[in-house]
Amino acid sequence: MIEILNYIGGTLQKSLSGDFLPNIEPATGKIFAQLPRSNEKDVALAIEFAQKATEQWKNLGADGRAKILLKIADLIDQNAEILAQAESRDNGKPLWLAKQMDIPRASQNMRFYATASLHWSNESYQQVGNLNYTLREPLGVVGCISPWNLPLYLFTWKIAPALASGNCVIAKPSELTPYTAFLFSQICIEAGLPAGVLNILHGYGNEVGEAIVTHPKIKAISFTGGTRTGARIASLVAPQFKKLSLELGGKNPTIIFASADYEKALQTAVRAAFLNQGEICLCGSRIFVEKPIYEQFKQDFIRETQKLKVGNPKEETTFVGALVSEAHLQKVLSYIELAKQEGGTILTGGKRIFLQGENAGGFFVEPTVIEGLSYDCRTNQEEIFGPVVTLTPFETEAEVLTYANSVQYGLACSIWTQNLSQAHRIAHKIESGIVWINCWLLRDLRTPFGGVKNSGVGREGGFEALNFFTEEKNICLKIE
Ligand SMILES: NC(=O)C1=CN([C@@H]2O[C@H](COP(=O)(O)OP(=O)(O)OC[C@H]3O[C@@H](n4cnc5c(N)ncnc54)[C@H](O)[C@@H]3O)[C@@H](O)[C@H]2O)C=CC1
Ligand SMILES: O=C(O)/C=C/C=C(\O)C(=O)O
Repeated sequence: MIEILNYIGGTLQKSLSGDFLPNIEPATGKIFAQLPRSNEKDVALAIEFAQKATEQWKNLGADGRAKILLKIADLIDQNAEILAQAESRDNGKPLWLAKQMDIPRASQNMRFYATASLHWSNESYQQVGNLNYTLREPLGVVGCISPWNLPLYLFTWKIAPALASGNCVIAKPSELTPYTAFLFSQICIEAGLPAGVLNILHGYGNEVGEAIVTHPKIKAISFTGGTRTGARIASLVAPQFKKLSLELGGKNPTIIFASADYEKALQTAVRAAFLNQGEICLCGSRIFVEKPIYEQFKQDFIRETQKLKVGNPKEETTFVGALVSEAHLQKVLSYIELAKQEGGTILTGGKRIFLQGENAGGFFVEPTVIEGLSYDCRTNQEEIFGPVVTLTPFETEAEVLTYANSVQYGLACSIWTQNLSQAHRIAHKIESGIVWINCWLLRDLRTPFGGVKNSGVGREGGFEALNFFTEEKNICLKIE
């Protein structure tokens, strides 16, 4: 049994209570590790260490911090194979995907923010007779709470800017996928990160998570996860006036016009629907296709979906691995049932898959394509966060905009057309923080990343995240 430990004050340790939680491997349904069930006492201890480390970390300056963060990035690369195996085992995602996407992005996040902080600068405003200039100070101790779908990828996406801008961090990965964050804490020790600068606490969201969020010494919270949890956190921190960044759910439209490069649109729409088992907040789960190509697209989309192998995450040929947990599997299956009750037709998929051998107890679901639903039914409005998509035909730009903008979410959108004016028209009118034209999940880490409506508050990425983790002071000087 693998024993996952907290990382507090530079050392690896059990929870102070000694309580632990089981960690289940989604592809087998079996317990393979245990993690600390931390609570407010562990948070208090971590904050004590973090506070002691703040001056040392701040005084290292951007250069000194960057050296250590770059060492961490190098160590992620050197341990990429072990980290990818751990990520795939913990989350259920295909091993090839963890190798190609999750782990390289984790080191890229660390490297990006280590170097971004060297290029980040203050502002000055000159007028006749006076000069204003700004200073940015780290907040002190901040909290970072990350989800289970892209565990190390999103964990590092938060902690990297927090650390690079000079803060000490109390971080909590999801209790469903704690393994790579634990391996990451070992990497931090090896890289020589000063004790207390980063503290990683494991356990339940409503226990250790809430203790982090509500602790008065924590000056900002950066959270990625479900919209309901985001609302709970917002309600807890508002009376304390903490800075808050929320990256929440999505119900993203993929909009395909008849003029699109058909083959590229088809292949990317399939990938956007089912990559990572559909467990990415950016996945395109509502696919709108212009009427003249709808029937052809539907047949081709079904054919391409049926080619996707659902199976053991260790196999190179697996495209869809296991869902993260039994509870999440049941949630996804319940939405497929709801879609049928709402009058939808299952074009392909729709069922749980029971594999043989070591994967007999795993949480596998067929990639599922549904049509015949109204745009405003629950299946088309609520986030499923699994390998389930709907197909809907449309006739006009106005109609597809009504469909696309009808949801409470507004995170990402993917538009497919060869008509440049049309692409821009739709991009400007869509209620979405991120718009991809003729592509999907093409990332430049310098760009603002986040959603509108119930998809979140604030932006990550680029200098936005460094700004979030600092407080700005304006200094006005009268020049005689
Ligand atoms: N990136 C995204 O957009 C994600 C969306 N989701 C959506 O949310 C649904 C629920 O998934 P969950 O596993 O429950 O995700 P969640 O949003 O509850 O969990 C995300 C993180 O928040 C922590 N957390 C939970 N409650 C908390 C609280 N009260 N205070 C502080 N931290 C807390 C969790 O321990 C975890 O580390 C999913 O079915 C999916 O629809 C889930 C994960 C990621
Ligand atoms: O930053 C990215 O490239 C992707 C981020 C994805 C999420 O925030 C998510 O799936 O929750």
